[in-house]
Amino acid sequence: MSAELKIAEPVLEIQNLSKSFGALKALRNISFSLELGSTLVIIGPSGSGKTLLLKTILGIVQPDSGRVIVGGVDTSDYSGNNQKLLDRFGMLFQQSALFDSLPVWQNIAFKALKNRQADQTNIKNEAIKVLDQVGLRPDVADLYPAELSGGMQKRVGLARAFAGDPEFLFLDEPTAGLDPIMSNSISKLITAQSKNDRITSIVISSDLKSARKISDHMIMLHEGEIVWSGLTKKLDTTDNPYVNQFIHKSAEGPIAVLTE
Ligand SMILES: Nc1ncnc2c1ncn2[C@@H]1O[C@H](COP(=O)(O)OP(=O)(O)OP(=O)(O)O)[C@@H](O)[C@H]1O
Repeated sequence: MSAELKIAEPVLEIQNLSKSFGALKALRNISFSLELGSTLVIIGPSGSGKTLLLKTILGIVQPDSGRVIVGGVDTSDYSGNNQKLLDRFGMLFQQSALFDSLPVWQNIAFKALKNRQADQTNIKNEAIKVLDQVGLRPDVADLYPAELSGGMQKRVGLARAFAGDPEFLFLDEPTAGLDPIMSNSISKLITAQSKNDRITSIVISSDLKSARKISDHMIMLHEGEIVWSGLTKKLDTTDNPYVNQFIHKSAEGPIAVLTE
């Protein structure tokens, strides 16, 4: 880990996280810390372990070794019940993963409904406010996911991640598969959210233009290992061969290019 990513009082600390599937060492000794309000972007080629890292931090996948410390508390102290932990995170995974049988507002307010945090009308009104944040009109609240375009589903997924004032926001390729206009508008939303100094975010992004705007620092994964970490502003001047190959989309370099 570079000295630049050492932080005095981190809100999230990842220590020596490793995970294998059979012979595949999918995560190797991953360590980093995040400061309150910071945004980290994870880059890396397909299959390098980016999504798995997020899932392991959340306890959706159990690591073989290593520790995840959230606000000074080791998450293994949750004794296998990570629901309390998950409620502090807003998440968007690649396939938006909306519940088809629930209208949009219930998808957004899922956590609040489950925890019976307020009465239904108030919860729905809150969901409509978050819909507005992602540029969707109130009448979308009563539609079902199947009635939405892919871009709208992504926005609803993002609204669900933003709902309920999460302390942490984990977004996995939030602009993947969107047309350039929609992608730009989602990037703007995430950029605005990333300026919120109470929310600490990790975003997986192959969209380097957007990644540069939203992140303070980045890590690059390759075959489950951090091969570079540093300040975003150093991305273009580092002589790290992995980063250089990745940002210049070159076939030459240490990252093997798969051919059919
Ligand atoms: N539950 C699992 N069982 C077996 N192998 C897994 C599992 N989850 C992830 N892997 C493997 O771990 C590696 C990392 O997967 P991961 O989904 O994190 O990649 P990624 O960097 O997010 O890729 P992409 O950019 O294509 O989404 C891959 O080789 C994947 O096949």
